[in-house]
Amino acid sequence: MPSTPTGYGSVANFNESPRNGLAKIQTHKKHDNGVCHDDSVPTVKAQTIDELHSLQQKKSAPTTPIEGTLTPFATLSEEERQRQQLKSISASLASLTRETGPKVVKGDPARRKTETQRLAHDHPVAPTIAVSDSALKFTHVLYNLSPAELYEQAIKYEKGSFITSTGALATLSGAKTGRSPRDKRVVKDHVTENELWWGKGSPNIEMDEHSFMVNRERAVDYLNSLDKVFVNDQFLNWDPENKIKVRIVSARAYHSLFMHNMCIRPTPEELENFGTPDFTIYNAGQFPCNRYTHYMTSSTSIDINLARREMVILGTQYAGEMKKGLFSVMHYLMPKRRILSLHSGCNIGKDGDVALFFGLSGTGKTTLSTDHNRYLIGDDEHCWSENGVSNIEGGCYAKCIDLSQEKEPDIFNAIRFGTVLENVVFDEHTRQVDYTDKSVTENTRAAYPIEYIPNALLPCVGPHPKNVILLACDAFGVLPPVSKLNLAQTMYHFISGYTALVAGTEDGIKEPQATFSACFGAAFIMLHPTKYAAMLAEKMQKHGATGWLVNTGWSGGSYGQGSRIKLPYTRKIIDAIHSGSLLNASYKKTQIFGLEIPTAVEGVPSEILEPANMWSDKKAYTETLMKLGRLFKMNFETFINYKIGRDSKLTEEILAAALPLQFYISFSFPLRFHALIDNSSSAQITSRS
Ligand SMILES: Nc1ncnc2c1ncn2[C@@H]1O[C@H](COP(=O)(O)OP(=O)(O)O)[C@@H](O)[C@H]1O
Ligand SMILES: C=C(OP(=O)(O)O)C(=O)O
Ligand SMILES: [Ca+2]
Ligand SMILES: [Mn+2]
Repeated sequence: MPSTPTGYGSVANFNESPRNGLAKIQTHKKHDNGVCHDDSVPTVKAQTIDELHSLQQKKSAPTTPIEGTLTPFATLSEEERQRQQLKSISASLASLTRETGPKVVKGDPARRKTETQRLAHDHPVAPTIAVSDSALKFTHVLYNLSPAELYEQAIKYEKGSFITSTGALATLSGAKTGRSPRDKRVVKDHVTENELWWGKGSPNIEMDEHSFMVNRERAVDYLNSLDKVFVNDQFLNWDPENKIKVRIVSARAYHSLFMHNMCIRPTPEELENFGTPDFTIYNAGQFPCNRYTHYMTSSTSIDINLARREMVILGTQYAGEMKKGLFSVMHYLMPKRRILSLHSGCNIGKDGDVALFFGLSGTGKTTLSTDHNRYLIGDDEHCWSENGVSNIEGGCYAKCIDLSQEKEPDIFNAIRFGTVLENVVFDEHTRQVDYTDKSVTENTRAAYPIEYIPNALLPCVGPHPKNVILLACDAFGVLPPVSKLNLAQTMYHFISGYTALVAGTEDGIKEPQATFSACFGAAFIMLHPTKYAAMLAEKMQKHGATGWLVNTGWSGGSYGQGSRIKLPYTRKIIDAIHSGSLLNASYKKTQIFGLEIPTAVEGVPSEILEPANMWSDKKAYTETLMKLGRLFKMNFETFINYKIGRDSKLTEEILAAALPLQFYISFSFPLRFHALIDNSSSAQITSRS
């Protein structure tokens, strides 16, 4: 052993004495001065433990927005930037008790005690009778925290927050584990009264401006009553010309991290120039609404006010409300700019061919747009403008039930540090997640930034789509695994927006529930469905896109008898659509729906392509098919008197697309047919997203 250099003898001696009988490890690294390196390091330059802790964290680059966007960043001091930022946030949180907003202080109250005290001293407030106690308190603002900081906040202060074995943040969303479409309200004013879709089938349940303000004040007062609130300033839409600035004020680190992942994350420079948001969410989800407030029908209310560009959330902590609430707003703002907003996934091949995947929840948008052989543009919300497609979001929100590394490696591997994992069950010691466990909910979810998918395309934009794939999870088991659609059929199925899932997850076989949700997203559209349909038809026609109907649901019988079409087969079908090979396949037409089905698809057993083949009870098949046909027809009655676009020819063609079905049904069941027309409301059809 070479001689020990000066000063650190004890360390060297420790290294020299072999512990547990193991031979010591020799490292023969020589320094220039010829003195042997002994792995010892100088002691820290700190006099106290507090000083030591202060060395641990380096000050990060300033990330403060400027009021308005005119003042150049360089001319502002850091202090002035902070002041302006706090002023902007304070204005967002203004209420009756604090007309100019609360006294906001940046940072965690647990760590910035001295700062609060200093500020309190600098701005003494003389209490008067007009000032309530809440006007005197500080509200700390945790502004655009990083995932690491949000993890700490969640774990320290939010029950049910844990780090899983792969580093994700497991959270509980509380009593609500899914969206509450029946509690979503939109302010009806003299503008929205004429612009929006109201009434039967519409997701826009009305409320008046005053009731909105009551709920808004309730949310703002709740948020101000807290020691701290989280504020996220972020963007929506990757199209640089149509980017929307959003501010999310929330009470939970879970909500802040969720939106950090789901919205587009600004660069430090973009944040410095953020200015005033275009839209603000007040998420006071832990706090209920008040039953004495007009229009309230439950303790939950999600309220959108387009004139004020605000949304208020009361009585639900399900984070998806924020993402989908903003999506509704985009369904209003974008069509005004002649841009089509789409509830679809989107990816692009190596040759630049773009595909859209429409479908209701659980039909496969996220699963099928995440494709190892293609670049992911987005999994759920897009815009189609004159320039092509753009993702609205900066992240994905995948269903996790029964997730496995083998079947969906990209999604599985995205569940790591930074990802929010909602309502999953894990081993209390190893923190290994059991993705099959539905104890909390069947709707377990992972929210991760899009770049967690290895082949995500950044920025998330692409040229005009070549294929428009309509996904239906048909639990009746009668729709073909794939069919090619003409434009009129595409529009018919787009307006119908069909899927059928199984109602409950309890034991025993349940009837599949047919769901018709216009534009495959009736819960999020703001205008009449025919407005979006007309835009889609025009764009598909102009850019020569082909429509496809893909059943990701049952085959060989309805739920209970048949089985779900295997994901690898669906992937093969999708591959054949992307490659163009399916376009040139030979086709035959089906009964009732008049769908063109291919006779062969590479990698898929041919017999499954024709659903009738797979049913052992052919009579049951025909009956089920006709039943579904009737449900389609009944659902479409509402749209028969509407024209799609300026072109009445297309409208006639769309109706004709439904005609073979109509004739068949009226011929076979004349009495039933009339009965159905007379009584168009059926308990079997549910309206959901
Ligand atoms: N043949 C199939 N095609 C697509 N998804 C399937 C198929 N079989 C089972 N699945 C499962 O169905 C679910 C589809 O959900 P997801 O992709 O999240 O839908 P969406 O994004 O449209 O809400 C996933 O859990 C997926 O694993
Ligand atoms: C987040 C949602 O989207 P999807 O189920 O379509 O993935 C939702 O509908 O709440
Ligand atoms: Ca959805
Ligand atoms: Mn999805």
